[in-house]
Amino acid sequence: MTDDNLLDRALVRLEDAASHLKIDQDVLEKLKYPRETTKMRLLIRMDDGSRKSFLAWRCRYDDTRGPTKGGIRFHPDSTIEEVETLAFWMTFKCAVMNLPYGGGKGAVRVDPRTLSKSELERLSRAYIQAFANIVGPNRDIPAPDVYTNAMIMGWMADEYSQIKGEVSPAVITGKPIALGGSLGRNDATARGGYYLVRHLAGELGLSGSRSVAIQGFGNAGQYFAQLAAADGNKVVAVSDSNGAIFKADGLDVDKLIAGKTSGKRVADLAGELGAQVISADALLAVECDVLVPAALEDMITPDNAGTIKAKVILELANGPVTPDADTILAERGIVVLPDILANAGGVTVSYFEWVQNRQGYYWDLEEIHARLLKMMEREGRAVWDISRDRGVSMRTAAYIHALGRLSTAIEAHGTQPFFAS
Ligand SMILES: NC(=O)C1=CN([C@@H]2O[C@H](COP(=O)(O)OP(=O)(O)OC[C@H]3O[C@@H](n4cnc5c(N)ncnc54)[C@H](O)[C@@H]3O)[C@@H](O)[C@H]2O)C=CC1
Ligand SMILES: O=C(O)CCC(=O)C(=O)O
Repeated sequence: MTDDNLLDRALVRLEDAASHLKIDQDVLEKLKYPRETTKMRLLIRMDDGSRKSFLAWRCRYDDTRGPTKGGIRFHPDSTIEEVETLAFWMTFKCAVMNLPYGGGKGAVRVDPRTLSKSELERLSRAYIQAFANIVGPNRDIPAPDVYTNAMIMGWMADEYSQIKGEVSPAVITGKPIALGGSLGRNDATARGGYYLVRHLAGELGLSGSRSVAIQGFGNAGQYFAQLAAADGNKVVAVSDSNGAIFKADGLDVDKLIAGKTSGKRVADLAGELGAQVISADALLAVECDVLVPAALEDMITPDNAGTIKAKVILELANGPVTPDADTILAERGIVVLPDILANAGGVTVSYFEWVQNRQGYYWDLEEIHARLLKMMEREGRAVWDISRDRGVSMRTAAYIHALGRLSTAIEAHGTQPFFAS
């Protein structure tokens, strides 16, 4: 995930999509570079009285279609390249789903697992103090990502409201329900991906009950396991950053989640679940119908793409498959449901949260699920149709779909566009 060429490699997908459309060069020129990336140093007081500083960024990649939107990641390996690439993907993800947003992303280079709860709160509040003039309900709206969660979003929204002197819940999504969060945001990333696979199951050759392997067992991975198991599918393998386990006749997902919630690692649970500990590479190569990368970027590369046995890869993570690996998978007939569509359930329910915060009226869970289902099926079907009609991969089709919308919006702004300064 520290590869300096991550954004260059992401841009390969833009160029590929552009080659299928009549796109003005001005449009590509605008989308090739991030609009602004701000770097700050956050200095916080540690519990022992010392001070420690952490690098932090917020990138607003493109705001043509609306305020920039995207999560904040706390990770020890975060880099500016990663943040800008994630913000590029957000720009296309919001366009695929036709959300009225541009793309943004943020990060702090920190391992939050080494901080106490009060240190984590000070760091989260320091992030908003530093970026208070960058974020805003009509400007740039953060949300959770890797190693951040509703509690952190709650502290951040609270800090922003204190700075502005008014309650501003719409500045951040993925908040606790008590602070204006939306029902259904917790499992939205997984649920959106699940709705997509279920909707296209016939076309993907996935009939009846399916077997699933999941890389990464956090927000996206755990909820996906739960949804898949509840529908009668077998979760045969899962991993976290410390190891992987496998059980051919299916893992007990409830026990797995209870064990993880109690602080254990996936591999620690092998014994009580009757599972076998396997290597990270072996997880990718297990016999299954659907492989779900739900961890980090660049996990499926030319080194391991040839070993994958799944029929379908559902990218709940952002950027888990490199462009070279994509080529190998396509040659092997493995369909990749791309991140900018497959994991868009999270930002879609974030959009619902923002709408509810602004209207001051909150929907019930059935309403959230119905709206998410409709949008995943509508945009998933549109991408499928482009893929079939043009004979391109689902990834290229998703980029074509998004680029069409971005291009129309860029042109609609005219020659002297208003872009918030
Ligand atoms: N949380 C959200 O709403 C959304 C998340 N995503 C993406 O989904 C992915 C996962 O995010 P979350 O579930 O939110 O993060 P999380 O912090 O809740 O969980 C991350 C999981 O990945 C595991 N992990 C880290 N390195 C690993 C490795 N090398 N091998 C296997 N597992 C590893 C961690 O142990 C943890 O279980 C990221 O790519 C994120 O950008 C995408 C859309 C929305
Ligand atoms: O919920 C959001 O606004 C953004 C989630 C996110 O960071 C992502 O989709 O990668």
